[in-house]
Amino acid sequence: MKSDWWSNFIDLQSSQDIEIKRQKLVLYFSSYIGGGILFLFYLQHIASQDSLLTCILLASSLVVLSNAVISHFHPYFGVSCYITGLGVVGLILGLVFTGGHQNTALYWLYPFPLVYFILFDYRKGLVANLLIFSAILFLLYQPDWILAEYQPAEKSRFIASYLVTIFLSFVAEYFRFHSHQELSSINYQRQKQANTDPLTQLPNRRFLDSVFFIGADREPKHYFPMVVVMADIDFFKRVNDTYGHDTGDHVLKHVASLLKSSLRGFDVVARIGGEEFLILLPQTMLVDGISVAEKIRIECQNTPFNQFDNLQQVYIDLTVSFGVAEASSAEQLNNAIMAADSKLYLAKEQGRNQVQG
Ligand SMILES: Nc1nc2c(ncn2[C@@H]2O[C@H](COP(=O)(O)OP(=O)(O)OP(=O)(O)O)[C@@H](O)[C@H]2O)c(=O)[nH]1
Repeated sequence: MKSDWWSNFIDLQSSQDIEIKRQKLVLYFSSYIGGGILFLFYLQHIASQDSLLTCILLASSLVVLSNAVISHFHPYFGVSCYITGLGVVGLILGLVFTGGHQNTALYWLYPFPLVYFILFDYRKGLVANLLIFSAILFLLYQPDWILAEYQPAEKSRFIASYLVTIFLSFVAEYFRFHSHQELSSINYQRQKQANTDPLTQLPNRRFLDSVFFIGADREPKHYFPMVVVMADIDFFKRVNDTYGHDTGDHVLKHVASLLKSSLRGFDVVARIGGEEFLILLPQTMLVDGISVAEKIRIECQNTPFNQFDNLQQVYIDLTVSFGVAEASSAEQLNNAIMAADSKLYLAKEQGRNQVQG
């Protein structure tokens, strides 16, 4: 998915979290069930003569089960997948080598291609499966190297059906992965749409309430001290009255793009009312916020609206008034917004086209 300004705020992470949660649940479920079955086979074989097979069953069941238990407590889930993957390789090669119980080892290998697609993504899963498949092929066609004896027909049918199993598991995982990606992308676009003002394409009030303020509350050290700037176009009603509502809309877009182009990537400018904008400058002190507002004020004053509108060239000198305040914590945000609003009111009262902080 392409990352843009919105990806600083809209939670791309959540779809990755869902994917990791799915992987974890599958790992736990298959490890406990698979490891349990291996352990039962081990118990069944304790009395048998085949001590190598008994050791392989015990070792692989212990690796798979203990790794699943440990993975609940340590944060590196990827490492658990690799350890389980290695445990399963040992089991596969051990089974092929010994022939398993009554030479039935090959029948027990069919679930494993899917295990690798579950533990890793479809690319790594495919690589792991092809490597393991090559190792199995090698063992099957080096009869002097292994204890088991397999009939030629048994080997060739196993190879064909095992390849089909790898292929079908790959196809299923490939399409599951891509449909998950598409759903995440649709979800991201919808969130973006719901949080955008359709006229100016700036974030809207909903974005502030449901995304930005929640983020600031959750991770205050990335946001505070934060400067809050209220900005309001001066005498905007006159623009509408003189040139019409459509031109007024174009002027709003013009001012929105001026405000946006003056800010850093992590700053936010949202349209919160008709011709009123809220600018949020994370990790900024009041004195710097006032300078930023002053810079934007001069930029707006020096960049008149000058466009061809309604079959005529429209030229409008514009000014914007600003009220600035600082919040040092999430609890102070509302008060800072109210303070910035009062300062804006003061700027309007004292003649407009100025910054009050
Ligand atoms: N074109 C357009 N006008 C809007 C939109 N939303 C609000 N307005 C207009 O914005 C104008 C705001 O006017 P006022 O609140 O009186 O403020 P002002 O004329 O800018 O005067 P001061 O703020 O005191 O400098 C009103 O005429 C609204 O109709 C919009 O989406 N498009």
